[in-house]
Amino acid sequence: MAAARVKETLQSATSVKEYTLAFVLRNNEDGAQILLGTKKRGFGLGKLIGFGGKIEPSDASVADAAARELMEEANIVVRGSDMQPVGSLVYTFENQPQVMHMHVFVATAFEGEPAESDEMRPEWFQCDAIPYDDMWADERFWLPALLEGKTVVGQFDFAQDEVTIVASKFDIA
Ligand SMILES: COc1nc(N)nc2c1ncn2[C@H]1C[C@H](O)[C@@H](COP(=O)(O)OP(=O)(O)OP(=O)(O)O)O1
Repeated sequence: MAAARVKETLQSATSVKEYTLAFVLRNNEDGAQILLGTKKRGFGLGKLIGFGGKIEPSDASVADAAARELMEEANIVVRGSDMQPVGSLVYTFENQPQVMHMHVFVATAFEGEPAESDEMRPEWFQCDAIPYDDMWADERFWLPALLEGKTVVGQFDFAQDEVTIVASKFDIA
């Protein structure tokens, strides 16, 4: 089971960094849409991604950390209580001791109009036309399931190029 692999990786890693990743969904006259952002700086520059980042010691909870990142990166308000936990994913990178542990959320209730920040340029996409080629390589394997209301637990091991997935193990439920 993927959960066992995740547990083993987290327990044996010399360093684990905790992250959030949140996807905001809406329904309008065009159908189901997802909010993604183009990363304007740093890790993942130029990629289309969900919204998130490192969990800070000042965050009251992981869900609050996800809500804070949505405010900072997309200028929208989502209450921590409206953050639905939908996944736990671990990422390793060849020749790097640090492991990323990502807590994945979906939110359907939000306030405000998404607006560009220093870090991200938000944009709505049709859920049936997500440009996976512009996203992290792992997302095509599990995001469609999340959009169907499922959850994901797993691990993706990336090569040094941060593009090639050399191994993966994940369960969708
Ligand atoms: C490595 O593969 C990844 N796959 C996916 N699906 N998403 C990823 C991957 N690597 C990073 N992300 C997402 C997860 C987070 O939401 C962001 C984190 O990126 P970022 O580098 O922006 O985080 P920080 O800038 O360190 O965090 P702060 O915003 O707190 O400064 O990308």
